[in-house]
Amino acid sequence: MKSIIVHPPKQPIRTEIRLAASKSECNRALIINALTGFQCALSNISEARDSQTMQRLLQSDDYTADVIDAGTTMRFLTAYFAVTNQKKRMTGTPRMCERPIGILVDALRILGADIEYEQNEGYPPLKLNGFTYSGTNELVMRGDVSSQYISALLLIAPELPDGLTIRLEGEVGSRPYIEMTLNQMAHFGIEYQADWQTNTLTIPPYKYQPQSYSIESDWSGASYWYSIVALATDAEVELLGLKKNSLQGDSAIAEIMRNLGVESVFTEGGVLLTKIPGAASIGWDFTNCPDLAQTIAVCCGLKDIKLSLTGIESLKIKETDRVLALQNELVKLGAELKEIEKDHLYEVSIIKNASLSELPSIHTYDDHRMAMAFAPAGMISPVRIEEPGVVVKSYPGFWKDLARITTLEEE
Ligand SMILES: O=C(O)C1=C[C@@H](OP(=O)(O)O)[C@@H](O)[C@H](O)C1
Ligand SMILES: C=C(OP(=O)(O)O)C(=O)O
Repeated sequence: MKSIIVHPPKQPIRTEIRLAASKSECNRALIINALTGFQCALSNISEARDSQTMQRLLQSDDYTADVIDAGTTMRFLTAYFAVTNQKKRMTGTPRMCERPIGILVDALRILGADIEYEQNEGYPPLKLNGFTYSGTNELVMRGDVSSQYISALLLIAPELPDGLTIRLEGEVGSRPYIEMTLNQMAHFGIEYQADWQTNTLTIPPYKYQPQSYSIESDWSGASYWYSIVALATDAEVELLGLKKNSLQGDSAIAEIMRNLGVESVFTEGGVLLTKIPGAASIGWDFTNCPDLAQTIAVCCGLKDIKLSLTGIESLKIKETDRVLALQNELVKLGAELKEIEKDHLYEVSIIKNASLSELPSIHTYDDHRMAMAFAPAGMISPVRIEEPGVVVKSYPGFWKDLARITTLEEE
């Protein structure tokens, strides 16, 4: 399928959506399960391609592990294969080979991993040639590039003979993802220490205890439904499978969306979204929830809510340069994302007297979140989303779920 046109709904939206499981929680649980010798009973395993790829590669004896475009799969498996002394070649899509991994490789080398870069220093493809413990159990590393390097090391830390203490330098980004890692490790018996005053994390040597674990639905995926409710004229949606006390930092969507006109009420099965009046402008720091930035930028642009964004530097090294992608595509909807202070403060606002196409066509840059963040624009007027298949990375059932509330035209 080349593209999908999302048409505005003809009726008020009243629906229940059983959200897909979180790929982030799932990929952590899959690594821990592997470290117990596959003895845990995991339920609600994510259908996201990132998690399916993780599962397949953990079971495979092939030398080459191709993670496709899955960041966590690349980073977590690199640490897992290195420390469990498995000789592997790690690779992925051309974009994956442009996403930095040097900070993680440097840390693993200090611990005793023999790792070679096949092409460019600091980037996949990598060759993992084995592991001889160096005797070091303390690391100092940057915490301001990607939390995935830190989660990758934490997950394997109990396997090291002396455990591991990591001190993070710089402003720690995506901290809720690090806390998600630690919380999941605690579920399997690890008694960690996290001192967020000094950004020091300590993991004792320990054998993960096999346990059952049920993966929560995905709050990042929920954000697109919040945006749908914010933009539709009449909508009430219950999202099933979400918890109030979630491990996922993207549950911040409930708080952000109150400003954009969506109220969240927790129910027995999940959360009920209803419409309320929104604010005229908001400011948000996305350091802790970078994956929500695209959803909020598009929604504010369409609702004429002036948005100030900080903490979006890491968007440049994700599935695509998401800052650039947003800049290119928001103009098609009559809004713009401007850099106000270099690499720090950005603003989304509407372009006055913009001449718009009747059917804007949104390019998705091999990025699932570009497709899903722009699809809610169809609640107002038709929008074409190019390469809609990109959603498989995190939310394969997205279009099927969307078809329950409105007309989708495949091209
Ligand atoms: O650990 C995780 O599951 C993730 C961490 C975040 O990445 P960064 O730490 O690189 O921001 C997030 O953007 C990604 O989608 C998933
Ligand atoms: C950044 C993302 O994923 P990853 O880094 O795991 O590829 C994402 O899902 O938005």
